[in-house]
Amino acid sequence: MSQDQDNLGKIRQRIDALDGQIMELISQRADCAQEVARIKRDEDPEAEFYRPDREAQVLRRIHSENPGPLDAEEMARLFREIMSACLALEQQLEVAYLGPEGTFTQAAALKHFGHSVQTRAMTAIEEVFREVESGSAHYGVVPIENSTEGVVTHTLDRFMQSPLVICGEVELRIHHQLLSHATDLGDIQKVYSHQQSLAQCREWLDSRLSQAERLSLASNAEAAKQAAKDPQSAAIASAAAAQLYGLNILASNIEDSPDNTTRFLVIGPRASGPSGQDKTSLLISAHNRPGSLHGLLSPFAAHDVSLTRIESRPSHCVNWEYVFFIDIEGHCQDAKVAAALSELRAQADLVRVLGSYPKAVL
Ligand SMILES: O=C(O)C(=O)C[C@]1(C(=O)O)C=C[C@@H](O)C=C1
Repeated sequence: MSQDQDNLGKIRQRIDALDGQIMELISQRADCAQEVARIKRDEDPEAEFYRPDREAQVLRRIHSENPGPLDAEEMARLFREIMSACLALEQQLEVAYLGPEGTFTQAAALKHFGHSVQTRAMTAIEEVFREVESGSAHYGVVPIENSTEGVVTHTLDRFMQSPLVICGEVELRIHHQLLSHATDLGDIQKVYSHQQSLAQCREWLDSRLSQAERLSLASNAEAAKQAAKDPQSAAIASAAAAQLYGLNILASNIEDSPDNTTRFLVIGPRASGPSGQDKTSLLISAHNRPGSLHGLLSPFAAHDVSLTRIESRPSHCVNWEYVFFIDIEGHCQDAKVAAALSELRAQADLVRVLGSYPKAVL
């Protein structure tokens, strides 16, 4: 036996021993999670087992203390899965998402909760909200904005009527693939995708597939399903959808912007506690008076609260003329944020906290 062969055998023995220790430690961690569940249940029979604030703190600590050589993101992802499995011992979570299977929203749900939750595909954003409002699913995941195409107005509008709160956010780098049964771009007559994905690949389509008609469908996964039926068509969708619907990847990463990112929200019945690095989303309205927007924003400046986003939407209601969706830094229980909100309440016709939640970690 050569020296290298001998060393290989020894290293593998060490890996086996380490795997045994890791397994033992993960099992001890799972015992702790079961104990936590018992305490939560004793304190409150209706207790919420999923704690987004605590999960964010665990993942942030792993991320910052990672010694290498594994990448910190990679290490945090491993712990994401361990925690997901521990939570599944406490409670089997059902998470509704904007389907069908293979959408980026499903990928976002799994990125956020890990793979030990049960994900359930819904056909529309409206249905995701309804599923969680009725209690059929514990949580829901919906898209809210894309770095290239802007806000998903349907999701924003739905918050105006929903009692649900935002309890988390997920950011996902979006890579679009051109999927088809065809093997030559010249054979493609039609390209199906969600309207936002078509827009995110506009320049690529103009230069490489200018002959093809662009048809928008309800989701990218729906587009992949259509493309699977017609070899003269293609879909813009995820690599996961290629596998799911048995299509070839005819061209990879065709998005025009290399930083193409979509942000998703986790919606649920209960608010998250402060995690130390949080955001708060607000719905605010005021009558149409000169300076009213300035008045709405001044309490944030006065209390040194940063605004990260502001969107205005038609109110769909005769009483309100403006509705603003505003994201700020901090949790509504933080002193600065609480002071800004109480000042704001004195000026605005409506102030609703849509949720305070941990900033995305992964
Ligand atoms: O700390 C808790 O409350 C737990 O239930 C434990 C734990 C974990 O595995 O670390 C599991 C699920 C929660 O969402 C948060 C954390």
